[in-house]
Amino acid sequence: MTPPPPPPPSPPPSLGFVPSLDVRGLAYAYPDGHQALFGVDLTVERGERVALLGPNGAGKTTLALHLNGILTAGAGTVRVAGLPVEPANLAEIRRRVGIVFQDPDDQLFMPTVREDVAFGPAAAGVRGAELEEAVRRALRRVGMAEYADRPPHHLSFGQRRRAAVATVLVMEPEILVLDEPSSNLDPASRRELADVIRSLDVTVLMVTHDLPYALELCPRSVILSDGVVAADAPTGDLLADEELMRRHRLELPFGFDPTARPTRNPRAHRAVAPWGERPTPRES
Ligand SMILES: Nc1ncnc2c1ncn2[C@@H]1O[C@H](COP(=O)(O)OP(=O)(O)OP(=O)(O)O)[C@@H](O)[C@H]1O
Repeated sequence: MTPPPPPPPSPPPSLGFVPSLDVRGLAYAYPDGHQALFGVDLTVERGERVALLGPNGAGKTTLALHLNGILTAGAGTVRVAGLPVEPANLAEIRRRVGIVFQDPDDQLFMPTVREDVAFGPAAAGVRGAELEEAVRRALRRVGMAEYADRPPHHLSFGQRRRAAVATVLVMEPEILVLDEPSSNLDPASRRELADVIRSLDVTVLMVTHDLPYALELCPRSVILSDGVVAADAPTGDLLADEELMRRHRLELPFGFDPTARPTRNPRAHRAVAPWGERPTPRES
C-alpha cells in the first residue's frame, strides 16, 4: 500500500501577504472605567494610506495608542506585520510603528533638531557616520536639512511638526500613524506636509478631522464612532454620503465638494487653496 502524500508545506509565516495592521475585536476601558473601544476590527494592508475619521471622543486616539503598545488591549488582538502587540514584542513593534503625535512638542525635547532626530537611532545603538547619515536623510525627507542645528523651540509650528515627523522617519518605520497632521498648519505648510506624506513608501494611518486632507491623501477611510467602526470605504464615497456624515457629526468645509476631482497639476492645485474658497458650492 502506498503511503498518503505528505501535506503541502505551510507558507512562510511573515512574508508578502501579512497586513501591516490587523485589529480584531479590540475593546478598551480606561482605568477610571470609561469604555472607549467596543470591539474594533480593522485591517490595513501594506502600503495603504487610510484615514481614521470620527467625531470628538469616538476613540481614534485610543485606537492609535494600541498600535505600538502605549495602551494594552482589554480584549481582542492587535497585530503589526503579523506580530502580536504584547510585552515580548514591544521593542520590535515600536521600531515598525512610528507615531507622530498631534503636538510636536511631545516629540522634541533636545537642544537641537539634529539631536532630537538622532535620539531614537542612538538609543538603538546606531553611532558615528551611520547615525549622521540617517539623521541627514530623515531631515532631507521632510525638507528640514538646513534646520538641523536650530533649537526646536526657535522653529515655527509647521517646522516643528516636520521635525517631529523626521524623529519618527529616522527609525525607518513600516507604518506611520499620524495624529491630526494638518492641525494648526497654514495652507502652504499643510500642502508641503501632504507632499512629504505622499512621497513616503510606508503604510499610513492618519487620524484626522481635516476631511479634504483625508480625501487628498487617503484612498480609504474608516469612521470610528462611539468606539466602534461605523463605516469603512473609499474616502470619496464616505464623504459624499450626506446621511452617514450627519449621523457621525462629520462636516465638510463650506463649499467643499468631495465629488469634484482634484487636479493632479500641482500648480493648479495650489491655485485653489484654501479648500473653503473653491468655487464649487454644493446644494445641501
Ligand atoms: N485617560 C483617559 N481616561 C479616561 N477616559 C479617557 C481618557 N482618554 C480618553 N478618554 C475617553 O475615551 C473616549 C475616547 O477618547 P479619544 O481621545 O480616543 O477620542 P478621539 O476620537 O481621539 O477624540 P478627538 O477627536 O477629540 O481627539 C472619550 O470619551 C474620552 O473622554
